[in-house]
Amino acid sequence: MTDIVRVEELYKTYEGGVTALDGVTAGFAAGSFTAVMGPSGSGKSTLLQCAAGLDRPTGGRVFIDGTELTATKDTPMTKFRRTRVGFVFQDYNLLPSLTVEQNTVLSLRLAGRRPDRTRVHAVLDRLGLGDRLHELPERLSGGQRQRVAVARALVTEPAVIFADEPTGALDLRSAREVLTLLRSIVHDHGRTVVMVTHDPVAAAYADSVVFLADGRLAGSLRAPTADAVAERLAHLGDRVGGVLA
Ligand SMILES: Nc1ncnc2c1ncn2[C@@H]1O[C@H](COP(=O)(O)OP(=O)(O)OP(=O)(O)O)[C@@H](O)[C@H]1O
Repeated sequence: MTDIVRVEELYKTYEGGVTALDGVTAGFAAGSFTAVMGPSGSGKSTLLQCAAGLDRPTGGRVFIDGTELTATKDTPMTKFRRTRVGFVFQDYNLLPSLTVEQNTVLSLRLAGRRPDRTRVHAVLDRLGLGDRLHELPERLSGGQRQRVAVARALVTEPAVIFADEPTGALDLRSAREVLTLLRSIVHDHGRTVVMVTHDPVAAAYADSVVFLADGRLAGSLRAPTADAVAERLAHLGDRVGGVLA
């Protein structure tokens, strides 16, 4: 399998001198679901932000689907991101004044593309939101809001979807629904998902886990179980816990 996302020798030092990434090289295969785990402060969010082109690394290279983001200027990078990269955040990032349907097509509109309404409705139907098209986010549950965020990430048909703690604000049942959904968009629809999580049970939904510690790669685990992930984390010095654990 080819890597749809590749980071090479990635370094990130923030103002003030904190080194968040200290030479990370990793590849994420097309059609795979990978969890990124590690102790608090180990650089997980920084890795995601740099890999997604939301932030610039201090050194190293980032490739998405053959395009080197680190060699791309800000404006074309923003354009690339809007169509080729999907995002799902812990706090959903929906615009409160826009309906479910309007939120879903926002990235397409920002990219200057006309949404194909039949397709958009099909995606929302598949995510169980077909009867909520004209609802505002405030009328939806957390799980439903996160499903809108997943729909919004899917409709541009991105090369990769990055998810940062997508279940962090959800109750157990909604968290399971969202994780099952992410797994299904990878296994049934061939998408690629990279997800940061603190939760070993959430990580067990992925095909593999990569571990970070002190801004460096600290191993990986294929076909992870929650117990195996928790044990690895314990060795990395994390407090194991989370909504599903
Ligand atoms: N904007 C910033 N400015 C300065 N330092 C930062 C900034 N963002 C992150 N850091 C520091 O970089 C290091 C890595 O942070 P990062 O958020 O990537 O870790 P993380 O593994 O995602 O942590 P957590 O699990 O707590 O969310 C930490 O020491 C953090 O304090």
